[in-house]
Amino acid sequence: MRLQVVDHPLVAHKLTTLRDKRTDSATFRRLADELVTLLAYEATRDVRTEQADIETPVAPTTGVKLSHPRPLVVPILRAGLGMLDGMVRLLPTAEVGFLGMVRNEETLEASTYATRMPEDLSGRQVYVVDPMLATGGTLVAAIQELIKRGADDVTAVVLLAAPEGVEIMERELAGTPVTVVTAAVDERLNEHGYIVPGLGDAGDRMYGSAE
Ligand SMILES: O=P(O)(O)OC[C@H]1O[C@H](OP(=O)(O)OP(=O)(O)O)[C@H](O)[C@@H]1O
Ligand SMILES: O=c1cc[nH]c(=O)[nH]1
Ligand SMILES: [Mg+2]
Repeated sequence: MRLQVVDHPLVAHKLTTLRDKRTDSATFRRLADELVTLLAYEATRDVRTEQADIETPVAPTTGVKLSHPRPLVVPILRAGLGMLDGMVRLLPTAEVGFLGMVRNEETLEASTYATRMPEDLSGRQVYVVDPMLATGGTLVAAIQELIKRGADDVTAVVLLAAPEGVEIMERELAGTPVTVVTAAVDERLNEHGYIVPGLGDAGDRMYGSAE
């Protein structure tokens, strides 16, 4: 597994406002959208392209376009939905699959409540989006499912990661073609499995408490 922390002043600035507990839901959603666009720029550096012959108004020339098969973007519901638009804005040809997953707040175990993705992902580049990599349980299970379906290149785009989650990913996904792109790796997890300093519950901050 490869880890890439995007070190950029615009990313750091937006992340600081996102973390701030006074930031309201509408602003939080806008910042998450802006941040994923900046992270996606780095995350798609190896997106597959093919040669494209075109004519400008002046002369014929050769450029590139995104290859087939199309990349797949998979937001992990709920909070990952807030990163979907920003991702597909940069990858306009992408197909979108959905994974609904929730972490049990007592046991911290992730479970899947909805899956809508192609059965066969062989030869596909897949971009999973979820704002938080905490214990890593959610992302490891999501990526194992993608690899089981044949995905041969998976990039997870997260806003924040905990060192504990990164370590689990490295252990559980050793030897797999996985990259994690994040705006920051924070200090640690607290006793409730929340990232410190983090930003709280990303899903609740975007959409309100689901209770
Ligand atoms: O790394 P982990 O310890 O597994 O935790 C991370 C997961 O927790 C959050 O989702 P949550 O379960 O709160 O669901 P939600 O998006 O519906 O709020 C977050 O969006 C991740 O999916
Ligand atoms: O800090 C955390 C950890 C898991 N899920 C969140 O939304 N926030
Ligand atoms: Mg949540």
